[in-house]
Amino acid sequence: MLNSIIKKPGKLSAIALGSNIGDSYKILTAAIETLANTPGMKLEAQSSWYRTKAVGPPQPDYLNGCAIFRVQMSPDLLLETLLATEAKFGRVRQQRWGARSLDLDLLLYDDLIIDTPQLQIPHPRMVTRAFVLVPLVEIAPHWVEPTSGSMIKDIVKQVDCADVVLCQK
Ligand SMILES: Nc1ncnc2c1ncn2[C@@H]1O[C@H](COP(=O)(O)OP(=O)(O)OP(=O)(O)O)[C@@H](O)[C@H]1O
Ligand SMILES: Nc1nc2c(c(=O)[nH]1)N=C(CO)CN2
Repeated sequence: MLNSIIKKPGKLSAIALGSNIGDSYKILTAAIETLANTPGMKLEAQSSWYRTKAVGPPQPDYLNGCAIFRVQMSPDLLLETLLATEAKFGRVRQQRWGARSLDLDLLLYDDLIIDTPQLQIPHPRMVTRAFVLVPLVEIAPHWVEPTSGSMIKDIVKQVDCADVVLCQK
């Protein structure tokens, strides 16, 4: 009873994960574990994994998913943590939207809107990306994307999800 009244500390943040180089399943599951073991981050929910056609230059299909963390760190520090985790898993920045071993995008942070050169929240391309919205709607259908005021379950209806296929493990 008391537990449900006391507000849990921290803010909820949604993270998108993707990989199309190496053993993507292994990389993505290890990345989630790394983030979940980071001080100030607690894993609250994790989507299924989806095989998706690459958006951008020609490259192999991706494995994509999303996770929700309760975070006790600023958005800037969370971005730093994500970039450091990408580097730990061998991410090399070459071509824009090119193939990568691990991509971690900060999609949503509570109901914040941030628009600086280093960090935009909500992630500006999330609302057009089926490879983000399909996993995200599984775990956060009622989360309101604050720039549009629409729920994820309604935004996903506006994109073509044909190239996003649920993976059976
Ligand atoms: N919400 C965000 N999540 C992740 N990175 C962001 C965000 N907003 C701004 N950035 C900045 O974008 C930079 C480039 O990110 P990255 O190389 O992963 O882009 P990308 O994955 O190729 O393309 P896209 O941004 O379209 O997903 C990062 O170094 C970071 O500073
Ligand atoms: N299917 C798919 N395509 C992409 C992805 C991704 O994660 N999945 N990430 C990109 C850059 O963030 C560019 N294109």
